[in-house]
Amino acid sequence: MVFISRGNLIMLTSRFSLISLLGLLLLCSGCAAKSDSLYQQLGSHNGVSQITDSFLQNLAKDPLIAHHFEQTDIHVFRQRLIEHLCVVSGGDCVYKGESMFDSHVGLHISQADFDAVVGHLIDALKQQHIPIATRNALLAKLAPMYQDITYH
Ligand code: HEM
Repeated sequence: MVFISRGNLIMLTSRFSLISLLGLLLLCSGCAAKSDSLYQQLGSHNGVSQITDSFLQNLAKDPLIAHHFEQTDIHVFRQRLIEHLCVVSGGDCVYKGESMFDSHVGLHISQADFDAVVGHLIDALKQQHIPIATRNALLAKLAPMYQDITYH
């Protein structure tokens, strides 16, 4: 038979609490790493909205690109872009637009167009003071969309 004195019981209980606390801390550090998503690094909703506005202003000033948007409802397009950037960067949003293939089919977008648009996005990210590592992380998510956007 094993007797546990009251003192030992308190020590055992507090040791158990300490282990639970450490477990919780480990779990929480996991939570913190997870919540520090690319979306948050971009400034969440306000940040992504400001990046989108800078991006749209940059597009409008570029004659190579602006004509593509002559028939576009810019208000709706802005909303779709914000949702799209949110989803791509891991934010908890719903993208209500079409796929990248469907929304660009028949627009005859060339590599030069694509590079120019990406250049305007990079400028917008710089204008909103997004650090280079975050800029590159976003561009790495967008780069594979090239196939769906160009030459069809
Ligand atoms: C990584 C690059 C790009 C991304 C992430 C992107 C994203 C988007 C998104 C989210 C939409 C909205 C789709 C919808 O409303 O269902 C869209 C539409 C459109 N995009 Fe892009 N796009 C990219 C490159 C380009 C390029 C290079 C051009 C041409 C210069 C272009 C021209 C357009 C046009 C004309 C529309 C249709 C707008 C309308 O509804 O009238 N996009 N794009």
